[in-house]
Amino acid sequence: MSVKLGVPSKGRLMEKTFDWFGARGVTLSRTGSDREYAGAVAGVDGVDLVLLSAGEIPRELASGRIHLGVTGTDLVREKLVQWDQKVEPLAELGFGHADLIVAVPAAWVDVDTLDDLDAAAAAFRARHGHRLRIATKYHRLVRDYLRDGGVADYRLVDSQGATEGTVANLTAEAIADITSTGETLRANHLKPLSDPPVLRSQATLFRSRRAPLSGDDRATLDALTRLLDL
Ligand SMILES: Nc1ncnc2c1ncn2[C@@H]1O[C@H](COP(=O)(O)OP(=O)(O)OP(=O)(O)O)[C@@H](O)[C@H]1O
Ligand SMILES: O=P(O)(O)OC[C@H]1O[C@H](OP(=O)(O)OP(=O)(O)O)[C@H](O)[C@@H]1O
Repeated sequence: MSVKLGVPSKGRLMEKTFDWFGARGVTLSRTGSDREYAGAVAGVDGVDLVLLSAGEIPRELASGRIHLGVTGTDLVREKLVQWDQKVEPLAELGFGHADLIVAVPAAWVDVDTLDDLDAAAAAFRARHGHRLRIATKYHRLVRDYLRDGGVADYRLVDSQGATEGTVANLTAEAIADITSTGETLRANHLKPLSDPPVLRSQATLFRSRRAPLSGDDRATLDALTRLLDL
């Protein structure tokens, strides 16, 4: 057996995760060709690197197929019901900072808060005969947030990417998505509500509470957590 460490397979999260482990004496690397999703770990014995989509890491942790995994807190909270019973956060990694926010067209000068959005949603329904549409891939988190914020008259529409474009494309009136610099929102003539965000996210190292551990694996995990200063 070995301890399986799941890491995002591409993009900024992968590079910064490699840097974070490297700075602590654990060298992660991709092996094989540029396009091959294979990796290696040096600096500690008994750990296998598993390169995965950031969005799949929560499920792999919850099923116990990987012991450790790096992904955004947003993805863990969205994808895992009762996430804290399935995974344990071991360390916030200090990158991948992003806020999950609700945004409306910048031209909606009367809408600044959730209360305003609720009023606008009721007016929208009265006027158009159907509910205001909010595009997102974060269905669970956004539904809970809007319920707690007292917004009722809306409908979520699924958008798995380029969500800020849905308003101009007339498939939604508002959106809920991740933002960091705010540039994508501005470029698409959207503004976030002024209320606190749905969630503040960053890249985090999680431990599975479900993955079976042999005696050797337990020793490996202890050695790794000592090395990483966790
Ligand atoms: N602009 C951003 N700045 C910082 N972090 C971001 C930004 N956009 C997304 N993230 C974070 O990166 C993580 C991965 O995002 P996302 O689900 O979009 O993955 P992806 O790069 O599309 O990969 P995959 O489709 O393979 O899962 C999420 O936790 C998210 O919060
Ligand atoms: O506030 P900003 O710095 O502009 O960043 C926000 C954008 O970054 C992410 O998209 P990503 O590039 O991951 O592409 P996606 O549309 O496929 O999610 C996110 O979904 C936003 O669209």
